[in-house]
Amino acid sequence: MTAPVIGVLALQGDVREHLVALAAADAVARPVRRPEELAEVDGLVIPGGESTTISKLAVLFGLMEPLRARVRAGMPVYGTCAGMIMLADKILDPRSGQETVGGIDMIVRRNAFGRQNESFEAAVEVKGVSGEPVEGVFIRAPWVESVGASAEVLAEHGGHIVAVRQGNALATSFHPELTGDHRVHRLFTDMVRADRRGESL
Ligand SMILES: NC(=O)CC[C@H](N)C(=O)O
Repeated sequence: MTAPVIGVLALQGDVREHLVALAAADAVARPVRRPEELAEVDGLVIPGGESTTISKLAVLFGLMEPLRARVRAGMPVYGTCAGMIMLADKILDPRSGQETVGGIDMIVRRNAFGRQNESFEAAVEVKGVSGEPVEGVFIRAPWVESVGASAEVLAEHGGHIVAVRQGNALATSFHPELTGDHRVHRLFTDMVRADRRGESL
């Protein structure tokens, strides 16, 4: 089977790092800015950045509804940090007018681990990633306050949920694209490959 085509939502945030990590995990990676580009990918990464900005730009570029439709239809999707916030069904403390794509039955708290200068790295055990713990880079990261019954917790740090999966949707508070360790991207590209083969989850 040919390599899966995986888009990176390229409205704002660390797009290039995800393109590199996806290519290293044997996917064909391309930026997505328009609904026509979204229609052509097998899966999508929503990068870190600023969730309020990504939300506003998604509405402005006419991408919010197409994104919701594809996620609802089961397209594999992976959100890091601000991307995790975009995949949450509910934000505890949204900015006024801030919308999400949704897809994971969870409530997130923005900037939960503190401000920019309180960013940190920590070893995180992630279910589904074998070997050494992942080096988690947390940058003004959200945490997950609570998950619904259909969402599976994949990782915790300091007693807080930092990685979640629900069906074909994956989200992490931290940024694996910044570490050169591509195992979390491999987990996601494997989800996309399984989806293309029509395997049920
Ligand atoms: N590194 C990040 O993606 C930060 C997320 C940011 N605090 C937000 O609310 O969107």
